[in-house]
Amino acid sequence: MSKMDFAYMDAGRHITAEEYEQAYAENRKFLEEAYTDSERYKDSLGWLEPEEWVGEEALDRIVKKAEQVRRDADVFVLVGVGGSNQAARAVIKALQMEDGPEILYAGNNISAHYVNKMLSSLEGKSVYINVIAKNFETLEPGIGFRVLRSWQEGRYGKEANSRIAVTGTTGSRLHEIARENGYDFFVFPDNIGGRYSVLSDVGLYPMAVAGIDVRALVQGARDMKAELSDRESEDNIALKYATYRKLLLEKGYAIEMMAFFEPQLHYFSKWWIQLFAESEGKQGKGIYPVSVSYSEDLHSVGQYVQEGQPIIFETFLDVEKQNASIVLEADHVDDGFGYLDGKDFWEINRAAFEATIGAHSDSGIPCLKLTVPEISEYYFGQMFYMFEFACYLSGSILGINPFDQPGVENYKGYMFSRLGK
Ligand SMILES: O=P(O)(O)OC[C@H]1O[C@H](O)[C@H](O)[C@@H](O)[C@@H]1O
Repeated sequence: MSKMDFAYMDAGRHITAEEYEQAYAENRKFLEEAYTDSERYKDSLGWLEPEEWVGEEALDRIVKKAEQVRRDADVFVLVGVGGSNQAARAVIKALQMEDGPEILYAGNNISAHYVNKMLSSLEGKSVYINVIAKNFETLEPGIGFRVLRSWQEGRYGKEANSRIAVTGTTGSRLHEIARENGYDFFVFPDNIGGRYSVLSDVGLYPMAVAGIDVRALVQGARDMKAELSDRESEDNIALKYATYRKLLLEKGYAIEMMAFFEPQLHYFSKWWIQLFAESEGKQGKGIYPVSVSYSEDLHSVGQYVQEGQPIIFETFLDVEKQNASIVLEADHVDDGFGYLDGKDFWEINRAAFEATIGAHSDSGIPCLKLTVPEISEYYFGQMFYMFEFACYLSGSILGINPFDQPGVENYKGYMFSRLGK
């Protein structure tokens, strides 16, 4: 049984125990269906069994290639957008390894200013790149790759080829380009959409280059899968989360705010936002996901959360293990903060966490709390799998397909025609 759990914090104010139990019991059928109905979304369920794309052989290849790049690179540029870069960026930014190459991001915007700055920061450094794209029509990574490829060729000539790795679907144009030029090729699974792709070459290769322990991450996901697929369990954490969310939506809480007190979780929350927004936001349905970095945002949107329209519920990420320490020493200046002398920032941040969740639930905001033992590879693996599975269940509960994104395709059509495609 995982040490992660969701708790509902406001003692039946919005959802009574009976209501929850009844909804949970009704939703159990979706759990059954999720692991048995392999036909319904057969082109999108490649992530459901992590072993399909990250068995030992795939992991060995990832780690081996990454070690080679780590030995020689000063900078590694991850070129990709959306589901193709969010998960790797979430973990890399959160765990920030001291050694190894600096990781930069490209192909996730079309800003000339950003691209210029990024290119000039490469001067004089040993540079490797990894472009990741599923359909290779998305404009940002497409043109980002072209610019970086030509920068590499200008700088290294023929040797550039050994500094470029491509992650695309087998048989795609990107695959051909890799073959024609002798780039390393990693597989973007055909049966996994970007936002569900972390447990494949897509998420794991860049993480491994950054020095992340990808085996521990995959183990976390495997253990979470074993737990969630136990259909006898009375307390399935993904179904619990999906059930609370749906009940809150029915009561008018259409916005879910992921709240965290460790800024290192910022990019993880962005991954989570993409997962739920693209999966659920269709047919006029779904919860709108946003995130806040507390305590900073308590001084801005905190006001709205407390007293604005009652349409927001909060999902707090509670990290149990202390990951750093800095003690506030007593000072010769009487600055009015003497009541904090000798306290650790960690302890003060904990107090802020408890106080916020207390204040918010007392003033009637529905609060969920996800407790995570620590911020580590293993628990990122657990969270990735748990949220993906919960999102899949939520799709069934809402009656929408959680694996397509027709709205995004629609805007792309407008953009392509404006640009003369
Ligand atoms: O990997 P790509 O095909 O370039 O896709 C990158 C991203 O772009 C799209 O616009 C989709 O809405 C996302 O779901 C996807 O992750």
